[in-house]
Amino acid sequence: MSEHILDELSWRGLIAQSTDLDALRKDLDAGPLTLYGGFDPTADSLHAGNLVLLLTLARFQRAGHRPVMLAGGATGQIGDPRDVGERTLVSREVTEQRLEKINVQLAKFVDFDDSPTGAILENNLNWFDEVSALDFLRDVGKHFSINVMLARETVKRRLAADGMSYTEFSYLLLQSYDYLRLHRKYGTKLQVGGSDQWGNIVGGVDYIRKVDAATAHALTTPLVTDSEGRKFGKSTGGGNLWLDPEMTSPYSWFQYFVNVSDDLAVPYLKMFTFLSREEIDELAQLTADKPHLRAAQRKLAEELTTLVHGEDQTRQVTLASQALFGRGELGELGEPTLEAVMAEVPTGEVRLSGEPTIVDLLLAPGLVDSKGAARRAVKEGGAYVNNVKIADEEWRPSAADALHGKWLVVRRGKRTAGGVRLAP
Ligand SMILES: N[C@@H](Cc1ccc(O)cc1)C(=O)O
Repeated sequence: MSEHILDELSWRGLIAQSTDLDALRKDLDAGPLTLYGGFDPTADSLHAGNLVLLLTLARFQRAGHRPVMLAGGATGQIGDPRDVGERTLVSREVTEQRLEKINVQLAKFVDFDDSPTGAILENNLNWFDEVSALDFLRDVGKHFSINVMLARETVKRRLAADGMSYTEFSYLLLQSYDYLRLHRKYGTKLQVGGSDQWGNIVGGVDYIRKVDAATAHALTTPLVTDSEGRKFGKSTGGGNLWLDPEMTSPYSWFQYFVNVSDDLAVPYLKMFTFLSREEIDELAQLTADKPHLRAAQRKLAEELTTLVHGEDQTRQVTLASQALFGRGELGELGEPTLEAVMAEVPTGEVRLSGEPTIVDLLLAPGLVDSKGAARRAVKEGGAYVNNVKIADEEWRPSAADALHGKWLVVRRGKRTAGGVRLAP
């Protein structure tokens, strides 16, 4: 028999807070249980930070339960309060446009079949468009205590800083009402979300108990951070890693995961892949014995790229990344792939007529910050052009070196690669 979903989530490090787990286990065992997770359209695309929830919902489905993917057509127009800063209101049209794109992404992670575990796509506009302000204040508002709401961390922080509008203050009620509506419509008994959602989720649990005298559960996943303690899934520049390939290229996506530190590779494999315990244990052992192989990182990057962008893209980006870092043939990269890769790494230009040397090539894309540093890199054996080590400071490229008549791939050390356009 396969492992219980709650035990699986626990060894994967995916449980932060919960209401009574034994009670939830009983309801799951009587399953299929309907659960939900909500996604607000705060941008044109979901991002890596949404992966934990997306995958957790998918894990429940694989374990024989029914996930409801709730798109926040209404809540997205209000905005879940952040720790700092009131959000700017977004028009209804923009929210709708965003939702169209996000719905497609949500649908990728779960199966929509007619079985009792087939996923459901919902939108909370379906009820918020109907309920009047008066009814809302009477039927929902009356069950929420301002005293309790004021004691919430985010609210306290905002009150101490820039304050908060009534609009954002009401968000808790909206999400709580969603849970009630989904409970009534589909018998939804569990809401999952990130640990920052705990208050919003138990708000719904309490509300359902008060008005329907029924038990519903709450489960949160931990906030995932990277090695610098930043929220997981932020690029080095601090921007989000988007699921949309037009916004974050599959190459950058892959590169982010292939570069995670050794101590995070295995925890990430547990949280972000469907690999079994045995497969992950094996990779953990390999990482402990031979960290330089970066086997865990590579598997992580491959799995996540395939999950989000498909196998074909994974093949292309692995090829490109291997070629760029000297473990494959650069000559085998087609022009489109090479161009796509060059769009993702630092690049610069040199003119052949200026008789550039390796020092200029390292400087042009900013792989070093000075001529001195460039010379040092050459001396230390850390300078490469098209994967060939260059040991002579006076080495000069020729037109024939340019890949597809245009690019030199320049690398400093093992990890820093860039491109130099060779102009006449
Ligand atoms: N508040 C959630 C999104 C959400 C919206 C509506 C819900 O009913 C549930 C969750 C977030 O900010 O991530």
